[in-house]
Amino acid sequence: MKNVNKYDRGYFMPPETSLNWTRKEYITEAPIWCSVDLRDGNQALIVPMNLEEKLEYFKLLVEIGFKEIEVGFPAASETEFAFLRTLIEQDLIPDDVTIQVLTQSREHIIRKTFESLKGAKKAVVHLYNSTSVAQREQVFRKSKEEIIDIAVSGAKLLKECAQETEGNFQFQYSPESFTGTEIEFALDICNSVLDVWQPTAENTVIINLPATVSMSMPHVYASQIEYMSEHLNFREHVILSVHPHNDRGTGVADAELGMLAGAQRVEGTLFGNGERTGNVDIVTLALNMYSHGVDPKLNFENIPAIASVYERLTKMRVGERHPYGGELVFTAFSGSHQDAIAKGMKWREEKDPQHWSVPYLLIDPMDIGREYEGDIIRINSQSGKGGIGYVLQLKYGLDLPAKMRENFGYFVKNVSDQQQKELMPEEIYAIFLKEYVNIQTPVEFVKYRMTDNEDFQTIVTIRTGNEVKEIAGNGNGRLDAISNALQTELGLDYSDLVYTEHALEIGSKSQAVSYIGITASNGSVYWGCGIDVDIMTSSVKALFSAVNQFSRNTNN
Ligand SMILES: CC(=O)SCCNC(=O)CCNC(=O)[C@H](O)C(C)(C)COP(=O)(O)OP(=O)(O)OC[C@H]1O[C@@H](n2cnc3c(N)ncnc32)[C@H](O)[C@@H]1OP(=O)(O)O
Ligand SMILES: CC(C)C(=O)C(=O)O
Repeated sequence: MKNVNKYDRGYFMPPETSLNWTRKEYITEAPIWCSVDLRDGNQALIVPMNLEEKLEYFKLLVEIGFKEIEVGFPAASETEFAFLRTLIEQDLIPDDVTIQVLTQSREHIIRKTFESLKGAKKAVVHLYNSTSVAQREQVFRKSKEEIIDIAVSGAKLLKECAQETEGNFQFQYSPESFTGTEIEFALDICNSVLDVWQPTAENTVIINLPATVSMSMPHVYASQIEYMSEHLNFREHVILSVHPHNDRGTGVADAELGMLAGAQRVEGTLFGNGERTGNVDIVTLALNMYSHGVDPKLNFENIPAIASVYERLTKMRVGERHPYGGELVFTAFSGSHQDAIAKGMKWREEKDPQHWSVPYLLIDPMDIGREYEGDIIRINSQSGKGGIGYVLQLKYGLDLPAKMRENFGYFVKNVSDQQQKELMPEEIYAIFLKEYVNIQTPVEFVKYRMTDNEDFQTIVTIRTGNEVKEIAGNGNGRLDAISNALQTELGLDYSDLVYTEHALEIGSKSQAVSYIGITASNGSVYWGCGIDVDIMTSSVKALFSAVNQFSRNTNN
């Protein structure tokens, strides 16, 4: 990269902190979640949501369980203003939900914001101004003192407007572009605002420290949060909040380490929609917590339904690899992963159904509305016998013997490889039926009967082409006798009859399924499967299937 010298690290490491966060292992309780989908998310859409869409999205957020929702920037547009008015006038805000509105620190915008809040029982009014070196120098062209003035005058006006407006208002301040701000200056400006607002136990204030643009590695952000947490005035009456963006792809890590470092509140969006690379994804944060056995206090039990509403309203897509929500995030195509998952699922069912430790799957997909069938194991040319057998078992109830799975695995792999495509369960089943089940050529099984004759216990009726005839055999059991009759008739030589069977529930009818493997004198193994309502008939059909496979192979 020839232009590397263009870039400096534009963040500021705090002088010293306790680094207590480095000794914490995981987040032990859910933070206060604040959804900013309808503000930061909405302002980043190609076409921001209309009134009806915002109302539907708001309903979704309430259903998920958000108790704080930033509903917009009411001074920004008619739609934003009308949305807030609709929420208030139509009494659509549940009592346990607090709405939040954003305002710049400019008089006419603050006044318009309070106008939009008339009649609201309670709300968080969120004031911001930008504080970074770049913004001070390039955008505002103001000194540090002048930037503090902007914040303080806004803070005073908020206090004044709140006194003039009926309702219960909590204040929030964000030093926008915090991550590019000298940490002592960020502290200074936040403390100046706090001095105006004088938070108390009854009137707490939210200080929100945004990674407006994420500039550093997450441990630097965590140290900045810890520094602020340890030095802010009125700390016990301040709710410390983080608002990470995802420019470096570390939004989730920033939020998680930020929480370890003292943040009690997180602002973010569903699936990480938001400016540029997005805001931090609250779905991922919450379910990461869930994967550690901590209740995130948000209901993501039906992620597919949430994703579908999200995609329709925002016109954004949840990518296939998006944690938890993506179409492929619980899917294994590769053989060894599939094998481990299939074994892990079986182990869990038999040994520890209460807990989840299935290899390769961080959480149980069923917990968030995903399905085992079609979600966990999908088949292509990278797949193996374990996964292919799992699909047959899960979808069609067929529990193939291990060696037969292996044999079938090669068939399926080859089909997928040659056709260069994923195979759906019905296609896999069709291959299984074609290759193994009730194979009737060259020799068709018609019926059998047992006799009292000492020389042959069994007489089998077979059809070859148009010819129907009876053949007789003896053996140490019925199946063995039929097998011997067939060997003689067809001039085949095989040994090692491997046999298993199980019941098969298909629809309301219960059938028996049998699997038989025979080993030819050259070591080749041929497999057959028989399905019939009668268990003995199913095993005879399985035998005919295997023998026919052998016979076809010998004659080719
Ligand atoms: C990081 C974030 O996401 S912050 C939220 C950003 N979201 C949005 O901007 C979406 C909604 N915004 C809007 O609709 C418009 O920007 C409005 C209605 C708020 C304001 O519109 P306008 O006044 O026409 O334009 P604009 O936002 O460009 O104003 C820029 C002026 O505001 C000043 N300004 C910008 N932010 C702030 C702030 N937080 N506090 C005080 N002044 C500010 C700028 O310095 C500039 O001043 P200048 O006129 O002296 O040059
Ligand atoms: C207004 C602030 C919190 C913001 O959206 C940001 O800095 O990203």
